[in-house]
Amino acid sequence: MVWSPRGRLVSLGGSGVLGSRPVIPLPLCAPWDAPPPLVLHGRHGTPVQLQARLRAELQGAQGPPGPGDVGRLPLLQATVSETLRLRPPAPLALFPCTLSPSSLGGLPVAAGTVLIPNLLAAQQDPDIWQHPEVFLPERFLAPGAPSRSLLPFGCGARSCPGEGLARAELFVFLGLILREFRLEPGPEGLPGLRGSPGTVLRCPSFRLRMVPCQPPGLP
Ligand code: HEM
Repeated sequence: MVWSPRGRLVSLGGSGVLGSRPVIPLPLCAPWDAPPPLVLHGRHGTPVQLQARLRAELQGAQGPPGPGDVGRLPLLQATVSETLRLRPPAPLALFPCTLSPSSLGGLPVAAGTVLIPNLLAAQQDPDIWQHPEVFLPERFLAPGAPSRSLLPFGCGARSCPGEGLARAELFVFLGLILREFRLEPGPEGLPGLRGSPGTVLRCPSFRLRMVPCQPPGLP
């Protein structure tokens, strides 16, 4: 897979070299060069309102969230998915290499070519995701949600074997935190979503204020 910034196949022309291997070049625009405008509010509610809705869902459930509670906590699960959609931690995945001559979108690909999938761009393709720049967990709750186009862990035979563990950790830890705390920006405010270039999209450090909220069942 090779994706343009809008999730389309880009030209295979203009070769590069990685070690001794030919490389299908990066999309013309690396994902961190053009961060989309992020909208966290509007008709879908502010982040504070989302936290309140998540807390209501969590506090309405019996006991703290566990890995098997995905079906009981759909908004929490949708929030994890939307986070992985808008900012996939590994936006360029790994760099798979073809073992034999192949083709991609009708174009020939020589054996030993490195392919670089741009997951971040694919997950913001406006032909698939409505208002892709908006953080909107509800999109995963709607009937016909394009969940199969969510690829933060890659796809196919070499997809991430740690997906189940990673998703369970995100679900449980986010749920445990939001069940008991309200998160507020620290004095310096929140960082942008630009991230640091690298194989992994890294967020700069920042401070949050964690305001305790009483979980149900505690005095
Ligand atoms: C949010 C957390 C994680 C993300 C976003 C992530 C993402 C990815 C991606 C995109 C790939 C490349 C898939 C492809 O080329 O199609 C990958 C591969 C891999 N991941 Fe993860 N991963 C995560 C957590 C983990 C964890 C927790 C483990 C191990 C416990 C793990 C182990 C691996 C391994 C071994 C591969 C290489 C698979 C192969 O080449 O066959 N990952 N991951």
